[in-house]
Amino acid sequence: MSTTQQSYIAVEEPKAAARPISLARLADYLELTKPRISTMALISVALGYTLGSAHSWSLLPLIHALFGIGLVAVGCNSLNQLLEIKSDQLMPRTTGRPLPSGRLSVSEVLVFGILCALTGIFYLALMVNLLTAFLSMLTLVLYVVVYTPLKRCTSFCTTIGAIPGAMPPILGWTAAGGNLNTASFSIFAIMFLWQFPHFLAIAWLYRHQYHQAGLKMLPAADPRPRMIGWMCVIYATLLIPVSLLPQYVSLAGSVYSGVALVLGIAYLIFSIRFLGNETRKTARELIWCSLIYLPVLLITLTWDRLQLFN
Ligand code: HEM
Ligand SMILES: CC(C)=CCC/C(C)=C/CC/C(C)=C/COP(=O)(O)OP(=O)(O)O
Repeated sequence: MSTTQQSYIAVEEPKAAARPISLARLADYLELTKPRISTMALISVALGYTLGSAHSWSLLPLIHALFGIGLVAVGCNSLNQLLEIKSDQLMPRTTGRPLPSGRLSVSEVLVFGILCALTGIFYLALMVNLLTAFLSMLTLVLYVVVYTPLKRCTSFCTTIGAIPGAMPPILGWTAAGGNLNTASFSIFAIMFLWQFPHFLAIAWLYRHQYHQAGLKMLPAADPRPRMIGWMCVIYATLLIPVSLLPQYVSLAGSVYSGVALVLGIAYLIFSIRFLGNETRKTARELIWCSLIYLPVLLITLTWDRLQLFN
């Protein structure tokens, strides 16, 4: 029996429901939530909420929104990992996750994921508003039902994945009572475009693992030199004018635009460095730049928005 066959069987084996609750088990559930991406998503929700409410900001509705959206996000990540046990098992980056390593069973994650997602959607419908509940459900469907299976078929999956990825600040915005208008669209557009250099650099870094696992995150298994670099440069360039839209739609002022311009130029420089020399080092630096860009941009946008009301 091959190692791969043996490890597939390991997924079915544990009678996890019979295991006592322990710190290690709680840690497995925490890992299932993809805590770092989820934290960034919830920070984006909170900032989107503040942008959408401005002078009528209050804490309790924000806590309700974070709780409900957080549950849906946990449901998204659990069900995503449930659909990817086999490919996660084949990649060193993900093989240690609770499902492929057999620390959590399929049935318990299925129940946990569905329960979290449904509770989150109903909670949002009851305690926040119907629009936020509906958009959270749409985010779940796009991420779990469309993006996740599409990863095995076409690299276009990433463009689809960038739609749920751009939803967190919009969910915060609608939770605060904001309408889906040009202002909210400008935030969606920024977050949508930001993701391309972010995941392209990641997909390039792990291209051999993705290929081995049968996931088509890049247009080619072994992309032509500079192809991914050019894609990063094009998206980072497009992001610069789009990141200036918030001032154009009166969501923010010139301080925001100045910071957005500096961040955008930095993101472009890191993309150009990656294009000029496609190495693990330049890819990692571009990923780091993406992870600094987003929170700094959203925090500045929120701060500047609040200044307009003071
Ligand atoms: C199509 C969209 C996206 C894809 C394919 C993607 C993919 C990934 C992958 C595979 C990693 C792990 C990198 C590693 O193991 O070295 C990662 C890291 C990260 N991503 Fe994304 N991501 C996307 C969108 C987002 C969004 C929307 C957010 C925030 C709201 C985000 C936040 C993060 C953070 C904070 C990390 C670093 C922490 C970690 O490695 O877990 N990503 N991303
Ligand atoms: C309701 C709500 C706020 C939901 C969360 C939305 C969100 C932040 C989605 C992330 C987007 C995305 C495509 C991540 C990569 O997943 P992947 O499966 O490619 O990553 P992996 O390879 O690490 O599993």
